[in-house]
Amino acid sequence: MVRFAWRDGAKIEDGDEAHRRLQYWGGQVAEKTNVLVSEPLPQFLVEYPALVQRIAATGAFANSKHGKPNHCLVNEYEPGQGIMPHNDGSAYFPAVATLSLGSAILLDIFEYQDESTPTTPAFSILQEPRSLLITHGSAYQQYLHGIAARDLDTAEDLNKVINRDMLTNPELRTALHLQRDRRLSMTFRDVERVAPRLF
Ligand SMILES: O=C(O)CCC(=O)C(=O)O
Ligand SMILES: [Fe+2]
Repeated sequence: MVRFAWRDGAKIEDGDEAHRRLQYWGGQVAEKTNVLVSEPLPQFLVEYPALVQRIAATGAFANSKHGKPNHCLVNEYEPGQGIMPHNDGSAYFPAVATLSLGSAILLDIFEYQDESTPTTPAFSILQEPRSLLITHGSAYQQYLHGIAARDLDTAEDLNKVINRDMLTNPELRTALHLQRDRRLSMTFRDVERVAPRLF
């Protein structure tokens, strides 16, 4: 059995005090050069249940350099933890496939503002457990995304959800509030520039 160490969540920006824990598989993206110092993906991502191939089969990465994700970042959110509004930067092909596990959570989508970090989402996506969210094209490039650092989403927060009709859990479809629990997200991306690990 292979064990993976949790790492402290990197700050996306000053003020992002979330201290999420994270793991990454497939290697580490060098901060300055955006090059992936690659490591083989673990078996369970490529053999069974072969998440990488199944995500590739959606077509989301058909035009990316490798035609499929070569990197997976896992974020852990305890109730009260979130991630500041951000974009995912230029290291990646502009598509991300996010598998949600554990608690349901709201991904808030923001329009860009000059300078300041936006606080009011344009809309939100309710990510239910075991769902796959694919963000690409203009949704990836022209908006910021974030998760509010709170342990309860109110009716007002839920009013901004645009995908209630798509949810499979009827309770979530009609929920008036959302009490958060621990959540894990697995975010799959294709890092276009790759260097093999030398040692
Ligand atoms: O946990 C999520 O759904 C979002 C994670 C995210 O935005 C990121 O890792 O860049
Ligand atoms: Fe992100």
